[in-house]
Amino acid sequence: MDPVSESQSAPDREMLYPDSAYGSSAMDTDTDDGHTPPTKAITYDEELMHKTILVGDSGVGKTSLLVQFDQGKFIPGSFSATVGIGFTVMLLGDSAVGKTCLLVRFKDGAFLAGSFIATVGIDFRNKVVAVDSVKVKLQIWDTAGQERFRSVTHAYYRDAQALLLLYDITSRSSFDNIRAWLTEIHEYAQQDVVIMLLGNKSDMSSERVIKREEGEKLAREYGVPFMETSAKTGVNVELAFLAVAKELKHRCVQQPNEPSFHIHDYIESQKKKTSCCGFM
Ligand SMILES: Nc1nc2c(ncn2[C@@H]2O[C@H](COP(=O)(O)OP(=O)(O)OP(=O)(O)O)[C@@H](O)[C@H]2O)c(=O)[nH]1
Repeated sequence: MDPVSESQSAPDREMLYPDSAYGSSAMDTDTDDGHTPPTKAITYDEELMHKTILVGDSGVGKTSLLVQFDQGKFIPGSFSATVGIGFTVMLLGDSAVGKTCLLVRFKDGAFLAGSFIATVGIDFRNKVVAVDSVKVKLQIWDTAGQERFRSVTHAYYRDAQALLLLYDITSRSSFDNIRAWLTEIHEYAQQDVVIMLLGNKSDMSSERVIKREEGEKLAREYGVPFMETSAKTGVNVELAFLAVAKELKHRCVQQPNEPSFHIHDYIESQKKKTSCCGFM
């Protein structure tokens, strides 16, 4: 896989500052960038969201404008045409199971150790991966696991083509809640959405309370692929995202004479490969 990374602004900024009609106003209020916070009281409107779409010919600077807005910098001489095939992948699961860490591991190859900062509402990042030499852009939505944000995240389910549903192998309650998450998914998501169950924090073997077999059994019951991951060590993180990207790409672009793709078989074959070679 040859990843080409991009990032985009976090829409939760707009949700936190509902009076901003456009993104620039939201940017001004972002204290991370050293700007002065708004003097008026911030009211949090869970229902409010908006999308801004940049349109224009290839090469006019849409991506650069977005990077400048999001990161406050300009990346000269780095033109790479935005790819035409893209999918939305959403991360779901209880608070603290490791959704943000999984995304950061996949996007930046790093682990967010230390103090835990719960996601507010929803955040998103883009990453382009090569699937069978086709560039596929994954827009990955990182949702807040906390109950109080549920009404915000429900609104996004229907736009997702794939869902990565996480539990923490050291937390019985996060595993027990998977059935409730699957009920919500069936209620709010598209019928043909790709779902994958992930048992995260597989590096924490001494604190494990959910056996791998329990995860496998639950996944079989719901007919979804399963693997254990670790955002800390990186085990199976790329495999999870790549398997989903491959499944979505094959559904969308099937070349003549190309063998059909089966996500379960692909995952099993890749797991065998990595275990026999001792990779990751
Ligand atoms: N050992 C270990 N710790 C992890 C792993 N993934 C996440 N963590 C830790 O678990 C805590 C929660 O991680 P987050 O990624 O913020 O959890 P989250 O699911 O995004 O939580 P919400 O934003 O509240 O929904 C953090 O302290 C992480 O450092 C992992 O694979 N291994």
